[in-house]
Amino acid sequence: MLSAIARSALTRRKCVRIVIRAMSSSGASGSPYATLAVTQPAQFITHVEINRPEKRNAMSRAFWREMVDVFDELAGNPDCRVVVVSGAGRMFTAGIDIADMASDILQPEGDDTARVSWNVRKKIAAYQETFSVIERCPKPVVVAVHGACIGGGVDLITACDIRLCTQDAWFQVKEVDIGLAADVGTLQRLPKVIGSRSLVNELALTARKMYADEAKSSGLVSRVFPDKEAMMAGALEMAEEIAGRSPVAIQGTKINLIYSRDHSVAEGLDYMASWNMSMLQTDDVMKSAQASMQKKSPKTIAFSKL
Ligand SMILES: CCC/C=C/C=C/C(=O)SCCNC(=O)CCNC(=O)[C@H](O)C(C)(C)COP(=O)(O)OP(=O)(O)OC[C@H]1O[C@@H](n2cnc3c(N)ncnc32)[C@H](O)[C@@H]1OP(=O)(O)O
Repeated sequence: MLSAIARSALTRRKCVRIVIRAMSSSGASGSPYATLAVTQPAQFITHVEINRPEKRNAMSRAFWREMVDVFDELAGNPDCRVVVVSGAGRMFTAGIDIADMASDILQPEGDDTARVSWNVRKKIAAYQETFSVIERCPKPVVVAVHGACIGGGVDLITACDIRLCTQDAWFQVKEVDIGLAADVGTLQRLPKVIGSRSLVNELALTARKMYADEAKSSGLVSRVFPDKEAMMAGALEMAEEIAGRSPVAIQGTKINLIYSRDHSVAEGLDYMASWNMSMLQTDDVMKSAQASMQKKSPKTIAFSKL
């Protein structure tokens, strides 16, 4: 029998799915979320736009919850094969909503130090979940950054699979400027993204801005576009390339890349063998190999939903 908690999580996920379907079929640009606009610009592609432009997409409490709802739903939604994340308005994001944070994490409840600490820990874990759901989502996530990407923005993008930016983009690990050590992913993921430990340390300890050219040369982003329009077109084109390939191959690739990032080569190979002992039995291999022999694009194949 399902517990009440499991039932309510299932109901929430169902509601999110209905909302995303309704928005996709109506082509509506409005969103039932307070902080996100979720649309389907093309088949199998979901666009999640951070949508609080008047507050420079600062991450309010609603944002931290809504991202979890949306990504939990997309993880299991067979009509989504790839996600594009971007920001509305003048910049990608100004990071955590400082006003909201003051009334949440800085006013912890509890009868004594142990209980206060326990509650703070739970809150931090919940904040961390907002970006860990992106990494756990088996669908690749392409993030497109324009203008500023500050604080929590860097935590967010390091949990994504492919990072693109505009020439005017800048990145700032700003947490030390507001008196805290970054605690929702940057310190854990950025060193795995950027090769130079020294550069990571410099960015995190000085909070200096890093501009697009350095972001490219350091490996934080893989492509720089002249402006937002060109970047969004590039992001969608890339998403179409991914969405057109076998979802078994694509999701297996993402999951195994992340697994091997966090394990030894031997452990990664072992995991891969166990993974593919079942996944190689997919019809997608035969269909894809045939198309390749006939010099056809995999995009011409109708893969079963996954
Ligand atoms: C457990 C916690 C885990 C998470 C930790 C995360 C930490 C972080 O994210 S640290 C970084 C925090 N962010 C900042 O310090 C950035 C502060 N904002 C700015 O420096 C500037 O606003 C910015 C350069 C982003 C944009 O400047 P611009 O001139 O374009 O706009 P403004 O006039 O300054 O702002 C427009 C309105 O947006 C509001 N706003 C901007 N940033 C935030 C923010 N981070 N939190 C809340 N509100 C923000 C700003 O107040 C303006 O609102 P209004 O006055 O109502 O028009």
